[in-house]
Amino acid sequence: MSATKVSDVVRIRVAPAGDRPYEVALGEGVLGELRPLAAGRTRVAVIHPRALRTTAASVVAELRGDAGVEAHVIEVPDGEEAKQLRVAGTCWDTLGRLGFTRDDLVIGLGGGTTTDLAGYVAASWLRGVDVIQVPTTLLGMVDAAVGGKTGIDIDAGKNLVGAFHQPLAVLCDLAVLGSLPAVEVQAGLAEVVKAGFIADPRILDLLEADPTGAAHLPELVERSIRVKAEVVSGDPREAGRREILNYGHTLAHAIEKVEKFTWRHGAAVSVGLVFAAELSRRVAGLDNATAARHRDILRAIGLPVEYREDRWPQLLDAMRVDKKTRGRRLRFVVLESLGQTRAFDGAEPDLLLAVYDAAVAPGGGVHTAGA
Ligand SMILES: NC(=O)c1ccc[n+]([C@@H]2O[C@H](COP(=O)([O-])OP(=O)(O)OC[C@H]3O[C@@H](n4cnc5c(N)ncnc54)[C@H](O)[C@@H]3O)[C@@H](O)[C@H]2O)c1
Ligand SMILES: O=C(O)C(=O)C[C@@H](O)[C@H](O)[C@H](O)COP(=O)(O)O
Ligand SMILES: [Zn+2]
Repeated sequence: MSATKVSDVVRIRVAPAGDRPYEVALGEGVLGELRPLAAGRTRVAVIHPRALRTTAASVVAELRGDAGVEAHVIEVPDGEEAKQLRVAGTCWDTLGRLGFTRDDLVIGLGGGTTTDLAGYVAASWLRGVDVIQVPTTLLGMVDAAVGGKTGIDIDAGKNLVGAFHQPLAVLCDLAVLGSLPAVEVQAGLAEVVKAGFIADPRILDLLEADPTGAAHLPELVERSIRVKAEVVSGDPREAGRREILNYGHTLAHAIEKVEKFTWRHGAAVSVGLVFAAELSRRVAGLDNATAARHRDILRAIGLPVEYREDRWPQLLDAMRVDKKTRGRRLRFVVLESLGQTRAFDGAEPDLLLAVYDAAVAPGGGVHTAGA
């Protein structure tokens, strides 16, 4: 892991109020920074999915090079299957067997599902041990690994059990994206598009110029991380402004639940963004062109922009347990104009159905494959 040359590393500071600040390091070869960061720990556990088995083995070999560091791998399933209670349970059992103490270190090496799980395992083990996040998907780098939201899914819904637990550091090594399938890059771009609409419209120009993201990838990643770092620093526990990062997610999480977590998060967010744009047009004065721009960019990237009409009752039910809901009032993040968001409170089911029919199920029951 130290063989790759480290060059042009961008360092973005996250300073969550009331918590210790940390850095997100972004560049080719930053995985090599793991060893100095882990030096001095007695035990390190690298939680990783099967797809990262080889990388995890080389990380562990490198860490073992330091006298006194006991480094171990904990392999978890690929994809959303990792975010299950039984998988967290297996991780806790392993930490118990290893005799993990409060000054030992967890490393989350993988996509957003792995970093969400590893973060939650670290947050809950002995009521909190350090975690370093090493995202290996685009989505993990631009969103999931930054900001300290950790958690798992349960049958009742997405991310319903979890904790805020900020990492010690985040290492985004662009070299690892070389093995990422195109469909996973597309999924990550959904969160990049979200960051563009809520805070940094330059992102949208870059994606319109090249919807694959390839031509401007380092800039897109950096801009998205800067959006997240700024928001999380001001409101780490989602007391208010952090909710903007949930733009498009109320419907997205409902789709994920209805699909029994077989859809990619980014694919569901894409449909959710189209829904949120139409809701914004109707209740927040968003202009027609900006609303239509959501669908155009997401479609150009190759992401789904429609979902089946016949699932509306289940979707509405699922949205009721969204974390933004207060009492019986469904709440959404809406866009007034590019980069200008607000909360929309007390949405009536009739309005939501009209928005859904107009924006997301335009073909009248036509099912579009998306996951
Ligand atoms: N905590 C947060 O703030 C936050 C933000 C956004 C999303 N999320 C969560 O992130 C999850 C989605 O993350 P994701 O899109 O990264 O999915 P993922 O973690 O499932 O990764 C996608 C797939 O790519 C594989 N993979 C990972 N890195 C690879 C690499 N370098 N090369 C080849 N294959 C690789 C994984 O094993 C998996 O099969 C969702 O559970 C979502 O809820 C959390
Ligand atoms: O970091 C945040 O805050 C977000 O909302 C980012 C989202 O992209 C992410 O999917 C998050 O996990 C959603 O959180 P939840 O609180 O709605 O479960
Ligand atoms: Zn998300």
